[in-house]
Amino acid sequence: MRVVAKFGGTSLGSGDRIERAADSVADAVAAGHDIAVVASAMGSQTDELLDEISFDASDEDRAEIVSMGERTSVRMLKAALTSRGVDATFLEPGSEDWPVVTNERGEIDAEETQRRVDRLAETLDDTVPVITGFLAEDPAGNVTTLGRGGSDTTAMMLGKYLEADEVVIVTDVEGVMTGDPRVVEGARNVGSITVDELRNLSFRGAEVIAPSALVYKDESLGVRVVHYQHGDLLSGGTSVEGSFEHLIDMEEAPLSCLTIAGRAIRNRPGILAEVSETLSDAGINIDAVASGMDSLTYYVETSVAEEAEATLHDAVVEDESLSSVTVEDEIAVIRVTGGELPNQPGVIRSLVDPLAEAGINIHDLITSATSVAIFVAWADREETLDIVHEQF
Ligand SMILES: Nc1ncnc2c1ncn2[C@@H]1O[C@H](COP(=O)(O)OP(=O)(O)O)[C@@H](O)[C@H]1O
Ligand SMILES: N[C@@H](CC(=O)OP(=O)(O)O)C(=O)O
Repeated sequence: MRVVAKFGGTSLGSGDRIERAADSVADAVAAGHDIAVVASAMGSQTDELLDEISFDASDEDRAEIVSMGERTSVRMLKAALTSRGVDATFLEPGSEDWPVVTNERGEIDAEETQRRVDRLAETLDDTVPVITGFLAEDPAGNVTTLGRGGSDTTAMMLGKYLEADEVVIVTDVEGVMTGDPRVVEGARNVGSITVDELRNLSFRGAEVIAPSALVYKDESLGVRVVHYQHGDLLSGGTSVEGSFEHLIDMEEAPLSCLTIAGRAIRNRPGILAEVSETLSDAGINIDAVASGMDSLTYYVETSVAEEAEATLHDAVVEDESLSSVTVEDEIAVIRVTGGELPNQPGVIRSLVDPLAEAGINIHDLITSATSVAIFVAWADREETLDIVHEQF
């Protein structure tokens, strides 16, 4: 197998842990696998270096300083591998065979990087390259960084460009867990998770794999997360399934919008559960839900709207805090799910400004960690779809 193994800061946090990392790589090499290693800075060295820059430093100087974390760890890991009789070499920006390059805009230069990675691929049979994560080289040869958590991006990108069988992310948790094991008790490994699910989690705190790295996940690239104490690179942990897709999706069927009003119901514990349960008891699927101080809004398929209205009316009659229910038909929803969508300040504006210019009224706009759902009148759906396509 061809494997990219990425060791996060926590998995390289001490000499002991570096020894463990080297053991696991040496075992995989001895079993006949081709391994490329991506290393982060040891422990929280990146934060420590950044904290010490108390002076006014240029971007170039900051990148040079912060790069010392990864530059140190590749030397440590390379030396630990050499001491185990493994033929290893370290690569950092400036090395002759350095693979990761950016263009003038600071984005990955996919073509040039692929060309260099192809050269790297030819050496994998004989040598284990230990590559600094997080760092890149710009066209002028300066060091640049790929943003915090950028080692995951380095690993996933190399995995894709090397056509690796698997990228293994070695970290301080057993894998993706049912909750943050540092916070909740009894968290257990989920075993497998889709890339879409993981993106929602990693944008909102569970940064087991940095969200921007997941854009490189395609169907043929295996991705697994393992604990650094696990020891075996080639088994266990959580596997990430499926492929990342940048989607603009319009629901085929028209939706109806049901609004329930009630005085200050947002302050009433349990109201959302109570009203939603009446719909679930009637077997009605909720497409989307939004809440305000005095209202709850449910979107359901128009084919079940009449039944939903009757159900919600029963709830209104039974509950004194609710005053009335009303329905609006002929609604369309267009959903945008994008790679870096949540990380782009102004992304909502880039969607709503052109819609306003076209005179399209937005009925509702509901965002999640990784997507934006735009609700408009059914008659406006084609024009909305065209405008959204123009933006992405
Ligand atoms: N649901 C979850 N499953 C696993 N880890 C989680 C979850 N939610 C939050 N985390 C946290 O994510 C952290 C892993 O990310 P990170 O500290 O960036 O690792 P590394 O330094 O190895 O890159 C874990 O230490 C854990 O506390
Ligand atoms: N060292 C860099 C890059 C990185 O990915 O680190 P880690 O894998 O430890 O999250 C950072 O702290 O941002």
